[in-house]
Amino acid sequence: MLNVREILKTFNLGTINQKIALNKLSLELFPNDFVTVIGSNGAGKSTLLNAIAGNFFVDSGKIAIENADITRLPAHKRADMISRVFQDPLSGTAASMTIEENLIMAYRRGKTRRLRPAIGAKERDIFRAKLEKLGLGLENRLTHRVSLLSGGQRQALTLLMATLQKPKLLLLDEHTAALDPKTAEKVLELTCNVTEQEHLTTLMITHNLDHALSFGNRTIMMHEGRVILDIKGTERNNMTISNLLEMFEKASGAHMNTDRMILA
Ligand SMILES: Nc1ncnc2c1ncn2[C@@H]1O[C@H](COP(=O)(O)OP(=O)(O)OP(=O)(O)O)[C@@H](O)[C@H]1O
Repeated sequence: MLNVREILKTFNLGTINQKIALNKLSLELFPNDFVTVIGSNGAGKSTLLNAIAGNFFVDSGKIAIENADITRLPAHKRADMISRVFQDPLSGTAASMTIEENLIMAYRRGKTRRLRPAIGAKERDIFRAKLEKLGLGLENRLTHRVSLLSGGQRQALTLLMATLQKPKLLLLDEHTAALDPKTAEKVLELTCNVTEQEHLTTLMITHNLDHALSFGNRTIMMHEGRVILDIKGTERNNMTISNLLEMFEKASGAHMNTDRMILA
């Protein structure tokens, strides 16, 4: 599905600040994979998602989705295939617009840019049905401005918008890290529901080791711009957080060093 082959990304090449952020990293995702991504500070997790989304071109290596080479495709041309949800609940929605105005933008994404008629009754029905599934009562607030919503409600709406036109790949960049624990759990539950219902292939960065093992079907660990562990199947099912930390230390020769890691 997603095939990342030996991608290299160096920032500030030839300067004192030169940094190899992705060091010939390879990763393959299969259809319906839900892969959690963990690693130390600066391991290259966000840079990997940026490279896949096309925020920059990699220096070398290859990225393909469903066998189509997207390595040199600009971000806006990857946007029909790849959806992304960021940490900041304010970043995925337009605050001054209503819930239905936000949804219609996502719904019509990638479709012709000709002047469009207003939102129709059929579209409203679709939005209401989708919002109802979130269980947050937003289906009765279609004409409310998004600025009135809480962080968790906004993040749930962002998730819905990101998956309204089924993407080939969903990238979640610590999308619950800015929420309080209870709301984070709710948004994670919604994430599981939507990825299962829509059969999405998903890559989720998290600093929560418990979430890294309990969500999805695979966990990859990154260190210094590479994937150093790929854990799945029975091995993953039986794994505890201390096993995970031990494996990391063995594979990397370093301690898992992150100020934001949540161990339980
Ligand atoms: N635009 C940039 N310019 C220069 N250096 C960058 C840039 N983006 C990332 N880096 C560097 O590349 C390395 C990888 O950064 P990245 O943000 O991908 O790490 P991360 O694993 O997501 O870390 P964290 O868990 O702390 O968010 C870091 O050393 C970072 O400082």
